[in-house]
Amino acid sequence: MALSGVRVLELAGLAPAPFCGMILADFGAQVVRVDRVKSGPQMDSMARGKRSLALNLKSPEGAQVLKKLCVHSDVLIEPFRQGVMEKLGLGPERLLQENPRLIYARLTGFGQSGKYAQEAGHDINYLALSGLLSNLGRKNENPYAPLNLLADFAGGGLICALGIAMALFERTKSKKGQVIDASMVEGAAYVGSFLWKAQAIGLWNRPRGENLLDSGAPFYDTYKTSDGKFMAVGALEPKFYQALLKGLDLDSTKLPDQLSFSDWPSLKSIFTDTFSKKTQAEWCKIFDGTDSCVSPVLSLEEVSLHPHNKERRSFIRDHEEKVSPRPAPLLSRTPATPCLRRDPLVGEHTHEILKETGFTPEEIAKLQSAGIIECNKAKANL
Ligand SMILES: C[C@H](CCC[C@H](C)C(=O)SCCNC(=O)CCNC(=O)[C@H](O)C(C)(C)COP(=O)(O)OP(=O)(O)OC[C@H]1O[C@@H](n2cnc3c(N)ncnc32)[C@H](O)[C@@H]1OP(=O)(O)O)[C@H]1CC[C@H]2[C@@H]3[C@H](O)C[C@@H]4C[C@H](O)CC[C@]4(C)[C@H]3C[C@H](O)[C@]12C
Repeated sequence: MALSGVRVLELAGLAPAPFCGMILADFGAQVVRVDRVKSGPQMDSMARGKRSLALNLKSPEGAQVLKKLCVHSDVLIEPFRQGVMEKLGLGPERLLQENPRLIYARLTGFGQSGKYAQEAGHDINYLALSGLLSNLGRKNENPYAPLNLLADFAGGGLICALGIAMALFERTKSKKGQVIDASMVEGAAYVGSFLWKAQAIGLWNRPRGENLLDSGAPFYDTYKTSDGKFMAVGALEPKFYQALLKGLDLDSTKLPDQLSFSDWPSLKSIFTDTFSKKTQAEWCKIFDGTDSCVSPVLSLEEVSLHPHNKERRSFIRDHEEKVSPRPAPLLSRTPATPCLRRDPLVGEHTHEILKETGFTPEEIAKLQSAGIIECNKAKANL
């Protein structure tokens, strides 16, 4: 796999860092999640392919253990508020001194500097500060965050993984590590570059929910079908728009012009009424195989059964029969091979990881009896 041989330490966090670690693990990196001791059941739902080591970083001995682990690692992902790692004596200066090849990835909401660097926050706060949130939502409604996908995952975990991949590539030439300051405000804004760059062509100059791609246009929206499901319409270009009208059995000569903004609300009513007359399956039959840019809005349960997704094996099923997306993108020679085994228990691999790092059995036993590490084993399924 593309990242095999890369050793990653991921300090357990909420959502963005686990996703970042999972991407790296999917593409072959050996990822160790460093959990807290006595933390109870782990809530990390993106632990695929990782091992877990439970370590108390607040004890000086625990911090020493992390330092040693970092000497044997290529990447450290830390998801804490700015200053937390420095307080533990584990700031980048210290760790890079001991391992100059270390890539120290700091994944935070507001970044390592600035007025808000030490403030708590979540996806919606970062999205608000990025400028993107003000553009998201329907006409006359409050701005609306699309789950926590944009800041936490796209602008956070994914951008951080990209930064790590770039730093790993650069390191092949310089032989040096570096510090990555991945702010989710900036990551989300960067993902949204199009909003800034496309302002000049007038894509966003109307109020929220009245533009081409923000549910303002009747030919770029979702419509309810007679069975309570939905169809997604993205018929932007005139030729695709004509195919849409054909599928809907609407006569274009009797309708206002596609780009007549003032007629969009009435055109939307016509489309709403038309879509409500057939079931989703009936509309699929009409639109499948056409260039109308109309698709069924599928539920998480339905996606893996859709013929297109099935054909491409876009979703995987793990050994516990749980379905999730196959890692993307697909690399032709070295594709990701996601782990299908169950997620690790907190501290399940503490012993083996410390052994690999050069700790003696006596040292491990001492750390364990002092409560600095925790070693948990899976109960046998008898
Ligand atoms: C699924 C939900 C998650 C949703 C994601 C949400 C929408 C997000 O946006 S995630 C993005 C959050 N932001 C960031 O990650 C940015 C960077 N980080 C931060 O800004 C902060 O970390 C913070 C604001 C996120 C949290 O601040 P906090 O004060 O808690 O922590 P820090 O200041 O960073 O300091 C960390 C301290 O911890 C110490 N530490 C760390 N590691 C160790 C270690 N190994 N050993 C010892 N000590 C360690 C470190 O030293 C620091 O100590 P100090 O403070 O003393 O310096 C889920 C969100 C909430 C969940 C629910 C909730 O938990 C209640 C239930 C619990 C139950 O078990 C399960 C059901 C729940 C309902 C649960 C369900 C879900 O999991 C959630 C809803």
